[in-house]
Amino acid sequence: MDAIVNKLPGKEENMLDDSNNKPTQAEAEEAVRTLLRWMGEDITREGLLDTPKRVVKSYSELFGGYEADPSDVLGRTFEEVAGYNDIVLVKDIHFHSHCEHHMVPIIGKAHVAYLPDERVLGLSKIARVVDIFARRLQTQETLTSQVATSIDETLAPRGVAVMIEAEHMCMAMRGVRKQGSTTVTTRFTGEFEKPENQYRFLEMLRH
Ligand SMILES: Nc1nc2c(ncn2[C@@H]2O[C@H](COP(=O)(O)OP(=O)(O)OP(=O)(O)O)[C@@H](O)[C@H]2O)c(=O)[nH]1
Ligand SMILES: [Zn+2]
Repeated sequence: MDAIVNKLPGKEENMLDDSNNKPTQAEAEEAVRTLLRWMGEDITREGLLDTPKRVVKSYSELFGGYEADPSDVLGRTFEEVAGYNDIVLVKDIHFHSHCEHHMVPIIGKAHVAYLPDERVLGLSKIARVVDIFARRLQTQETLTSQVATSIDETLAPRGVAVMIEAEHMCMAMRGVRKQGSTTVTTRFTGEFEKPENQYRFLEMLRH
């Protein structure tokens, strides 16, 4: 087979199927050189020689969420919680993402709660799920929904509540240039669709 073997940086064994048509590391670095030239830079100057390699390496980290599967993370649950069945809230989960329109950072925090149905999640797994989806190109609405849906579908709790507060650098650094504005999104499932549970969630966030 004459297919191009695409290798992910640092993951030599991880070959993707042809339909993904993932560019090679060399092609990605060349694309960075093209952008640098388009910006008016001299790509032969010393300070920029390793920049394409650094950018691609940095993108592998910033967009590492495409390679991660949230259900792997959420699969680890516990039952021994002495009958605890009230809200579990992890708040102020800081994240960095990038908007899919401009590929510019979205910086914010997520608050994630659920009402357990016998099983509970390791707390760090909630933050890991936020990170997996944040490390992809996003809209805030999609990120909010994806976090809620993945917990809902994998853990099958009585309900999930997600609130995200974030600043979009595409609104601060460019375009309309409004610094300091915060966008707030929420997604409620199951018993969190009831106003009294939404109220408790919001109250817990205030304290
Ligand atoms: N709903 C939503 N909009 C977003 C998000 N991130 C960025 N945007 C918006 O996406 C829109 C894209 O609008 P366009 O008119 O296609 O692009 P543009 O000319 O760059 O827009 P301006 O940012 O207004 O300069 C902008 O209004 C952005 O503020 C997000 O997470 N959710
Ligand atoms: Zn944007």
